[in-house]
Amino acid sequence: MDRAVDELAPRTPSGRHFDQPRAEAAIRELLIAVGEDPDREGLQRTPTRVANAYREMFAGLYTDPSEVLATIFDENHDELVLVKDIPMYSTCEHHLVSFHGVAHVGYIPGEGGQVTGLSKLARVVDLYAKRPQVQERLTSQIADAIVKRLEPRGVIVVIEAEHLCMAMRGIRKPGATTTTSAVRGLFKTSAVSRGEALDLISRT
Ligand SMILES: Nc1nc2c(ncn2[C@@H]2O[C@H](COP(=O)(O)OP(=O)(O)OP(=O)(O)O)[C@@H](O)[C@H]2O)c(=O)[nH]1
Ligand SMILES: [Zn+2]
Repeated sequence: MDRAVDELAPRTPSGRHFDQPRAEAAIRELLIAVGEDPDREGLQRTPTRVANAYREMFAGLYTDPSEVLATIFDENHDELVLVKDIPMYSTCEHHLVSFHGVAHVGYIPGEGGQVTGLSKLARVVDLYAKRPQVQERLTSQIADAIVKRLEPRGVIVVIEAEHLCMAMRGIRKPGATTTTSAVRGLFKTSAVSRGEALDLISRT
């Protein structure tokens, strides 16, 4: 397929698109590079399957965060809203293997008491997780997107994840988990608010 006319390919907000033929050719090359025969029966469709998988794993490159946080309504709620244990799968940008775990996302609505749909918080997690990532940046991007769109009094994001690049290769420490947090607004300035949120997050 001519790349220039692949109008249906998903695009980043900046206009770049997922190049399926190029991804398939690269996977075929990789199979050759590791000493495999890409034409043997079991591998014939593998470049297509893997390209499709990457298209899905990096789908967040092609979505505008403001679209995801589009649903906002006035609830006049000025207390904490916290969604815990959101399952999260991302891809380590150093090794292109998974890091996965849970995300906890909380915010205190701003002056106008504006809230967003609860599912939208999980959608923001997905949007930034489905990119080549490092955990620290993923955590900050989720917090900053919520600040930008909802103008809340505070945002707290905590992610706990296991990195397969540390488990299945390299240092080989399966079970080691990494916790990152990003706090904005009230959660940064008030130790009490931050402590309350962290207490709720750590409760099982
Ligand atoms: N800070 C941070 N580091 C990460 C993340 N994901 C992977 N890493 C680390 O990125 C580092 C890359 O180190 P390099 O020395 O360039 O690569 P490497 O030789 O494959 O490193 P090893 O994993 O130690 O074998 C490793 O220490 C990984 O553990 C992440 O989300 N955040
Ligand atoms: Zn890694």
